[in-house]
Amino acid sequence: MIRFEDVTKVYDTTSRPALNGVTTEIERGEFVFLVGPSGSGKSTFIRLVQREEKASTGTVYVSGRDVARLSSWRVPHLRRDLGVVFQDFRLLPNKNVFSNVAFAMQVLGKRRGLINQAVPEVLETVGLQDKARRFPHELSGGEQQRVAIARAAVNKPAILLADEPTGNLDPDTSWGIMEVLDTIHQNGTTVVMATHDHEIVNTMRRRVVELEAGKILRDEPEAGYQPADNTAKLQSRLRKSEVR
Ligand SMILES: Nc1ncnc2c1ncn2[C@@H]1O[C@H](COP(=O)(O)OP(=O)(O)OP(=O)(O)O)[C@@H](O)[C@H]1O
Repeated sequence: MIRFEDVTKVYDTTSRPALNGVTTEIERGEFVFLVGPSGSGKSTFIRLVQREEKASTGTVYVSGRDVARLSSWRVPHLRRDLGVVFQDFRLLPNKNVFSNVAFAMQVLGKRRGLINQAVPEVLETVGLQDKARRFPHELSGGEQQRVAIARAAVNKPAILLADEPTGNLDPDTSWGIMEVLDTIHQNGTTVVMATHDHEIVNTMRRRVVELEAGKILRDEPEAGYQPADNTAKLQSRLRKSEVR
């Protein structure tokens, strides 16, 4: 479904590569957590799958196609296979919930009858069937993220990419979002989620691909994640400076 063959991405020749010789494969129907410290390359991985960016060297295949070799008129075809969710929701502020989701179908030229059927269905999947007429500013952060997931899922993409989808949400709300992603996964969508949230990773126990400085440090099935504890390091440093 997604294959990286010795992929390196250099944004800026004066700094180290964002991804450095990454080889991995994600099969249809998997749920994969992409973890690692800030700057380790998680968002870059996702951008390369979407062809938001191109690899500097190596090859990225999505649904069997080398994405770098797609002609520009074929990129929209690739993106139809992908739903994407971000940390900051990215909803259209002057459209209500229904219209935000419907918009994703309208841009693909879907018929109104189909839209009127599919949008309520997906809003039910994310638990927002009663809020179709609300505007984004009338929703909580968790509800806004549910709308963003509904929008990403309404065209039934083969792959859902989620870049820190719970990054702006409190723990309870985050669990609600994970339930929705889990349902979408169980309906057959391959899910790749970049996250810092070790509680979610440790509880869900899915495949974990851990990046560090652009390289794969670890790739394990049904795994957990123990990030380097920067809080503890910071506290210890502060205590030492108090003693002095
Ligand atoms: N558009 C860009 N131009 C230049 N450098 C970039 C760009 N995007 C990312 N980088 C650099 O590439 C490296 C990897 O960044 P990336 O955003 O992929 O990491 P990340 O793991 O997603 O981080 P975070 O968890 O903070 O979102 C970092 O050193 C970053 O500064």
